[in-house]
Amino acid sequence: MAKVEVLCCGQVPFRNNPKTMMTQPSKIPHVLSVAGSDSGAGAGIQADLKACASRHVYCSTVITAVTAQNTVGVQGVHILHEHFVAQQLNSVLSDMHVDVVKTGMLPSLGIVKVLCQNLRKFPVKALVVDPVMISTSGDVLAGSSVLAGFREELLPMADIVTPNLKEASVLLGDVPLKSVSDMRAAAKLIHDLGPRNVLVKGGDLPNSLDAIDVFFNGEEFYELCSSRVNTRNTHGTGCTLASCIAAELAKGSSMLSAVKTAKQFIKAALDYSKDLVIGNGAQGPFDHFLALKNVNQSAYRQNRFNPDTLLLYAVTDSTMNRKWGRSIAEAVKAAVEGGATIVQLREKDIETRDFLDVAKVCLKICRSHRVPLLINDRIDVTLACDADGVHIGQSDMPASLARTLLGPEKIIGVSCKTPEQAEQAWVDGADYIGCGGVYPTNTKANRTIGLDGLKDVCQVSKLPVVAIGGIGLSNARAIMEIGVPNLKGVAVVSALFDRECVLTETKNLLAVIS
Ligand SMILES: Cc1ncc(COP(=O)(O)OP(=O)(O)O)c(N)n1
Ligand SMILES: Cc1nc(C(=O)O)sc1CCOP(=O)(O)O
Ligand SMILES: [Mg+2]
Repeated sequence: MAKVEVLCCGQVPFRNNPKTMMTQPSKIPHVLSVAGSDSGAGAGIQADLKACASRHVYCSTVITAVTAQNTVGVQGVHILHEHFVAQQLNSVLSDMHVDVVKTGMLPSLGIVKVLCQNLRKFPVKALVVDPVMISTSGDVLAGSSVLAGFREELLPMADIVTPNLKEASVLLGDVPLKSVSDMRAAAKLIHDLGPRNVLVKGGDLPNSLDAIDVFFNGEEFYELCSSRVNTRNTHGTGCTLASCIAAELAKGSSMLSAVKTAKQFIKAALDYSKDLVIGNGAQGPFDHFLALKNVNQSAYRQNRFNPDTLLLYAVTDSTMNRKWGRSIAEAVKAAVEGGATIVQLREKDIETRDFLDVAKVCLKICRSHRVPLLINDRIDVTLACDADGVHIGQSDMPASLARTLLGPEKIIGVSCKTPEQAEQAWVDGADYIGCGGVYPTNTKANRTIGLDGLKDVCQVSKLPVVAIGGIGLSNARAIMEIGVPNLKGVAVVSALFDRECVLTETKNLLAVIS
């Protein structure tokens, strides 16, 4: 008899009756991986199990082949008979509630066919196809007959297919793919084969500092960039990425969101494992379980930036402060003492060295009030003084590049006037958007978008929004009440700094928006 040490909710379990000893039934998202076994456990079924476990998703497995492989290469492949693959599929799908099926190595046409039959018989929420054809060591894992099965049966059923450059080339009849524009063309042609979404992975693109993947959903292209991690431990990245996408879809994410999260997870895992030494070959495995080791990952960055800090966003202007006879540091001190919840140093006419000195002083003031300090436009100053982040506009450095340069920890804000710009800011890894100009202002020559433009952007933005432009005591409350939950605050320049007493103006403005 099982020993029960903790009783939940005061319930006394009935002895020897396992049903009454259970707590509330709970459901865990479930991915079924249909793939080959990798004895070295870097890729294949083993990588899929680790990726799903690391993303807190249950993973069942249907094994299509057993490979003898290690960090040197693939020494042997034993393909399972399609009838036995069908039996495994039936065992899992007829009994368990599977949310998402993810496929890896499908080494025979018969296996592709039984898989498609079972997917028709047991429909799932999504099908993620990683078209494994060539191993990272260059060994061929699926012959040309399988290709026909992919093209004719499997891809038309797929919600997403994730080829690398070699696989995309093979799927399209060996077309050469050498640039991001080739990848876009390939994504479109593969989309024509039937999958709802395509992710062409550019990790092997020559002469590229970044890992650029092209995502195409049939309407729009997205270039997803992350800085390349310098490591030998990349074996299994394709399997892990596809499993991670499947895991996020099983949890209920949208497709683009799942892809983005998966890419961040891979980057964090590669960074974390870059010096790991397993095996003597050219390509080692990486460690999926960074989450267990309390590692600060970009995929788990939610504690780093609190969107509520956008409530009263003070943006400095040296002309105004000079006019009223105060230094930038005095202005910032008054603003944070008055209740500003975040500060941006927007100093357009200052020498770099002076900017750096002022930023260091302001940083001390802001840190003592636990208020984040961002720098306008200047990534170099942000890094040099270790400010909390940067705010950039549409004509400044692209946000994806800013993220690469600043790393996962810094806050990045991007100015956006349109829903498309807001979507791109999110793809690029920004943390919030500044949306405006809402009303006309003398502070910056700018096109206004009005309250309706602000609402349009807020409604599509997946990032928190701060409104900017012509905002002050008379209209701030109305802006905060437009009724969109992701509008988190107002950013103001002249209403605080083109006034005699910054402290009083900040307190008054805070009172009307709180
Ligand atoms: C919070 C916030 N939103 C928008 C802007 C404007 O940034 P940008 O478009 O780069 O223009 P400049 O400020 O550089 O003139 C901002 N600074 N802050
Ligand atoms: C810096 C800035 N950016 C804007 C944008 O529309 O992106 S409007 C603006 C100036 C806002 O100043 P004030 O609060 O004095 O109107
Ligand atoms: Mg700018």
